[in-house]
Amino acid sequence: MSEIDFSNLPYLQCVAKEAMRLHPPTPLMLPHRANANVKIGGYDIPKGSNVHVNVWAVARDSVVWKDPLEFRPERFLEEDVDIKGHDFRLLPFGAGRRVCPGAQLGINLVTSMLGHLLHHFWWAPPEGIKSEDIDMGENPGLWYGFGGEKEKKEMVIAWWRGYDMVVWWTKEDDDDGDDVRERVARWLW
Ligand code: HEM
Repeated sequence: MSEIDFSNLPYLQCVAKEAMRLHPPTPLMLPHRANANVKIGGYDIPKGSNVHVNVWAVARDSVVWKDPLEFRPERFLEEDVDIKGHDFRLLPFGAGRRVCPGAQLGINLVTSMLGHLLHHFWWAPPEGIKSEDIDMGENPGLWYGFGGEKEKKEMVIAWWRGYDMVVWWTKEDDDDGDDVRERVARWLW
């Protein structure tokens, strides 16, 4: 299988998409710094704030996804949803000016690796273990490296509770990240 076969494997592409919807490698994206006072969704974001968008929570929001916690690749056969920053329901690669420039390569690599693994191996749980007993939960991803201990705690809470955005301030215009004053909260569920 090579890249030219992808167009004949629509379900495989949907599986890669669905995996990135439920398990985006950067669940809170990279931090973005507000360079002016702005208002987003009714919240005042002061200049200098660090903003993280919780794409993990947005992709599990039952307002915009039917049965959001179900792994159902078919949803992308029923509706063609852009994954490269144009549909704000699905943003594993971010959006806008700083969108991931390697998005297409990333998609191709995941699709290709998955296709080869499925094609060349027979997959089954270890003897005596049922597939539903395997813990498929994830640990915090790339964003976990940002900020101090306090931010990490705040962000873990925000991630799991489903805030759609995390905003934190630092005392000075630097990144030592010790002074969390507020986090923006909109409950998604
Ligand atoms: C499945 C694979 C990948 C995922 C999920 C991913 C995700 C992301 C995300 C979420 C961002 C931040 C976007 C934002 O801040 O709005 C980003 C940025 C970036 N990615 Fe990726 N990425 C992947 C693969 C790649 C690959 C293969 C490359 C290079 C070959 C790459 C290069 C970059 C670079 C250079 C940036 C920084 C862009 C900027 O700040 O202007 N990524 N990526």
